[in-house]
Amino acid sequence: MNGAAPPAIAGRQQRAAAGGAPRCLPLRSAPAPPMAAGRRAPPEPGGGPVLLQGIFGAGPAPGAAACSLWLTARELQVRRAGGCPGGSAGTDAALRLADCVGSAAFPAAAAAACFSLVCYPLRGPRWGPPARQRLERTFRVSRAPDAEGNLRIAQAWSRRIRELAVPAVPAQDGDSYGVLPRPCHALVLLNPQSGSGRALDDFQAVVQPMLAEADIATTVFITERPHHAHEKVRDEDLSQWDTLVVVSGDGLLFEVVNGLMERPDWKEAMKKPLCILPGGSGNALAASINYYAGYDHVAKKKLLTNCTFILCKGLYTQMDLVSLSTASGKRFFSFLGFGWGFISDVDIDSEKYRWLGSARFTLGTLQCLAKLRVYQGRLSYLPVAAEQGSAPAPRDVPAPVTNGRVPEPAGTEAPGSPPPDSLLVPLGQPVPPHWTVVPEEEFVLVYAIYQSHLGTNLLMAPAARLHDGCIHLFYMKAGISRVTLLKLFLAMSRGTHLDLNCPHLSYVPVRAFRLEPRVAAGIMTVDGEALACEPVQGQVHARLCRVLSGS
Ligand SMILES: Nc1ncnc2c1ncn2[C@@H]1O[C@H](COP(=O)(O)OP(=O)(O)OP(=O)(O)O)[C@@H](O)[C@H]1O
Repeated sequence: MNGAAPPAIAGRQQRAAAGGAPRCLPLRSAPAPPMAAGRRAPPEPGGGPVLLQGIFGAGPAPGAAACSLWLTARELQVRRAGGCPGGSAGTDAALRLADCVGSAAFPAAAAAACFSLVCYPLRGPRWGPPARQRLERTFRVSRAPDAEGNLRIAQAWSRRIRELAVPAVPAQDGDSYGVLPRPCHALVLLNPQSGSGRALDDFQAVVQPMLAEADIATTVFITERPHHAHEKVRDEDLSQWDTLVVVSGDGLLFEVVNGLMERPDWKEAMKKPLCILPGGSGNALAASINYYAGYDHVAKKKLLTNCTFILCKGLYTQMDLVSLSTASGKRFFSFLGFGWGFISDVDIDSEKYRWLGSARFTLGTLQCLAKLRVYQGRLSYLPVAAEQGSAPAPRDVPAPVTNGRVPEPAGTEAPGSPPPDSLLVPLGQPVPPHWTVVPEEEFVLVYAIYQSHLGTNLLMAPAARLHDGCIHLFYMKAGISRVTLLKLFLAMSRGTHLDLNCPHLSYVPVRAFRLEPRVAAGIMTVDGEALACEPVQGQVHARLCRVLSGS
């Protein structure tokens, strides 16, 4: 992190110090402190060794009561200088640095200086799940004889807080993770039409202030039509950005991923960390990332705040993509899921109710239940278990395909050509013998999902993770009653649908699959976007891109 104060924090604090309304929570007043810091008890176990300690004003104003601060690797402990009733020193607040997104130092009136920090701790309302809420604290430094000395102390505290607030990269899988630099430059791609049309307002009200606090500068690109974001990232000089942030539903991120994969330098481009901030109606990837981070299920502004917090902390990791090839020669890279039948029908049929936000899916589900349809086709897959247990003999290993065709021999493909699908054979040929072919050919739905959530309220694959190398394949055979189907979808809101042991619903983790509709009936979807119905096959490409994530 760099030592410059985030302008948004600095601006606010200068106003506060000049007599404006401070946005800090003042501590209760206490008697003037004894200056001997050694008289205080050390921080509670769990905070770790003390790295900095001192006595400061508990607010920006000259008359603020004094408090003792103890900075450890994990938290900033704030104690009233007078101690607790009964004589023992008590901790009035312990601000977790894992919750902190920024800190700034700035001069204050009367030759003093201040430093502040902004945290977003998880706070629960009396009813409902906890979500992140803003908390700012400012401390006044006046113990040095001159303004420069006080500013130096404030800067030292602020710098140390920022350093300690950088998330630790998980040790066991360190190569898979990274942290955004500070200051950070983000290109924000925003679809003003996504969801119920509030993406731009929410971005300005919720996201931009948080990013300013975290020293993340933004350039906003507002899409004007479908495919606009695809073209933008395909042709953009990406070296000027540290991250690409998509404020929209899943559809715009699908454009961004495929625009990046079309670049001749796609290998490099896919290293650019992507971030999704929910602005659409489904927001499946945002809900999945919220779930992987261990947060409770939340929606709307709370989900947006959680996801923006994840961006502010800057930890990113790798994400699998699935390469999908169609019989007509199209190829897509998908991060969320491919579907045919009931779920895809709900998704596309309910587009006309977009103004309802996520409630459009409830209405769409009821409508599609009323006219429940059956789709005929052949489904085949390469199960994870079979692939691990009995790899095919070398002579059986299929030649990799791209766009349903066998490419040039290895080593002769054009530089920059996209990754070949090493597990697939051309769609015109039978699937390899070690694949499984589903005996039934009548389905209510087929859905291959690679993230946990199908939508904000639908936890379809609770075991899925960003880079598990796995496609979670669900299919539902014909013959299921409407009531059972409804029960399954209700259970899916808690992720317990498989516990119902419905004989019509099958789930299998796979590396690759093929779906061959008998007739071109029904809608297919990839990441929520409609596709013409035709034979499709896909395989997972592990860790092909990077995404901001909380864990
Ligand atoms: N300015 C625009 N006007 C109309 N359509 C746009 C515009 N910008 C992007 N699009 C298209 O809108 C489609 C849907 O966008 P997106 O998925 O982001 O929102 P959503 O459908 O509301 O969200 P979700 O996928 O979560 O349901 C995308 O295919 C995208 O190409």
